[in-house]
Order: sequence, then C-alpha cells, then structure tokens
Amino acid sequence: MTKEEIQKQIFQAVETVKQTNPMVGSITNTVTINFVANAQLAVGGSAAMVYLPEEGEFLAKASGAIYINVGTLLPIYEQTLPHVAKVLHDTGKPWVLDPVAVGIGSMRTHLLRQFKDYKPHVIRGNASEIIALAGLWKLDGGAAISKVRGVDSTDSVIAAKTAAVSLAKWTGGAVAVSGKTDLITDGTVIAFSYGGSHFMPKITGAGCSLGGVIAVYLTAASPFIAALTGTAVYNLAGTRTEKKVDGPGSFQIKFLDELYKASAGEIANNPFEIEEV
Ligand SMILES: Nc1ncnc2c1ncn2[C@@H]1O[C@H](COP(=O)(O)OP(=O)(O)O)[C@@H](O)[C@H]1O
Ligand SMILES: Cc1ncsc1CCOP(=O)(O)O
Ligand SMILES: [Mg+2]
Repeated sequence: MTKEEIQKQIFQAVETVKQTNPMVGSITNTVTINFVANAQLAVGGSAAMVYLPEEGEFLAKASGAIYINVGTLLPIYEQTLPHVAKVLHDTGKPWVLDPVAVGIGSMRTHLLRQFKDYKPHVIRGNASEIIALAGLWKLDGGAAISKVRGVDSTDSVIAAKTAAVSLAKWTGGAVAVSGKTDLITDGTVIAFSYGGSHFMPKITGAGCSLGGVIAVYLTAASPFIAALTGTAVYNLAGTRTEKKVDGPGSFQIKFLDELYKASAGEIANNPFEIEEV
C-alpha cells in the first residue's frame, strides 16, 4: 500500500464513523472509564460500558467492535473476559485489547495468557506492555520479566518493535505501541506516527481512551488502518491542545474538544512514515 492509499483509507474511516455513529461496547478499568466513553463520543462513536458476562456477550453481538482493557480487575472479570473473548473469536467480531499493567497479579497474567488463542484484532499498549505481552505469549521480542512500572512504560517505543511485529504476525491483526513517536504494525509494514504532547503522559487515560477510539475506527476499517487512524487523531489533537493550555487539568478537557473538531482530511494528513518490516 502506498502512503496515498493509506491516507485515503484513513479519510474514509473517519468519515464513515462521523456519518454512522457506530456503537462500541467496552469492558474497561474504573479509573478512566468516563474518559474512554467521552473520547469515543467525541470522534463520532456511541459508547456502552459493562461488567457482567451476559451483558458483555450482548454487546459483543450488538456492537461493531469491542474494547477490552484489563486495568482494574474485579472478581467477575474472571468469568466475563474469557466468555466475551470467546464470543468475539467465534463470531469474528473485531476487538481491541489493552493489556494494561501486564505482570501485576496472577489473575491478570492468567486472563492475558488466555487471550492468545482469541487473537485480538488490535493490541494497543505502551512499549513495556507490548514487550511483556509478547513475553507472556512466548513470541519473539518478548521479555520474561515485565518492566511495566504499574501502568507506565520504562522502555522506548523502538525497543518494542520486534515484539509488536511478532504479536501482529500471531494475531493476523495490528499492534499499536504508544509513546513520544507511536509505532503501528500489521506484521508486514510499520508506520511511525508523529505528534502528541508532553502533557499526555501527565493525564490518566490517554492510552486507555486511545484504545477505545481505535475500537470505534475498527468498525469502519482494517485493524492496521483503525490503529493508525486512532493514533493520528490523538497525535493531531494532542499537538493542538498543548498550544491552548497551561497544565494537565485543562489539557484533559480541551483535548476532547480537539478530538471532536479534527476533520477527516486533517487526520489523514497528520505526519507519518512507512517502512517495510
Ligand atoms: N512524550 C510524549 N509526547 C507526545 N505524545 C505522547 C508522549 N507520551 C505519550 N504520548 C501520547 O499519549 C497517548 C497515550 O500513550 P501512552 O502514554 O504511551 O499510553 P499509556 O497511557 O497506556 O501508557 C498516545 O497517543 C501517545 O502518542
Ligand atoms: C492509573 C491506572 N491504574 C489502573 S488502570 C489505570 C489507568 C491507566 O490509564 P492509561 O494507561 O491510559 O494511562
Ligand atoms: Mg495504558
């Protein structure tokens, strides 16, 4: 695919979402659940959050795509997450996995290990999470010992390149590694997406909401295009917001405004580079 073809598909994904208001269900952490829903609404999606197995199954069937984020686990998730992931896999419904804080606790490890066979269409995380998940799934580029610091990364995005490529090859989908420069791959090509703001790691939920927004675009595009489109709108909105605020509090609010205002043409033109794997 040429750069122009990719830009055309990004444009189309953004336009389709703005016109169709696709419903996307989420099972996500209690810290940032409200910000995830607001970001999904700002780009043109419709948000619905649940905790229970039966409700997750309902949303998996009724939504265009699903977002699963393991940030704050509750006992019920031991039933909900494998059940919903199986429904998604069996029905071929696209979904995004955010392996937040992989490495903390046996339940998180057990659940994330199970997801290997359910092959999420997009895996989104910071560099340390991507390296740790590849390690958990025993794929190239993974590390046996997680360097995730709570929910934060201690690795550079480029250090996660091999892990991202091997995860994408395993799932047949795409992987988005976030950081100062974001890396998105489908296992055959790698895109580097530029922009964002130094305030983004200073607010909670930038990564989680990016995952939720990628799920919105996944209703209208391939995993690679959806991951690149979500990342591009985040980088564009982040850059624009930084110019208008003087701290993380106002950044969080104004960032939603910039997500809302970004047009399909502006998102497709946000700077990115492509290289072959
Ligand atoms: N130093 C930075 N400069 C610019 N943008 C950043 C920076 N760090 C993270 N971002 C952006 O913040 C968003 C969330 O990424 P990140 O903070 O890595 O996720 P997480 O919250 O899961 O750790 C992404 O859109 C990413 O591009
Ligand atoms: C702080 C925190 N603790 C558990 S989940 C969570 C939110 C993490 O959000 P993000 O990865 O988007 O910064
Ligand atoms: Mg995160």
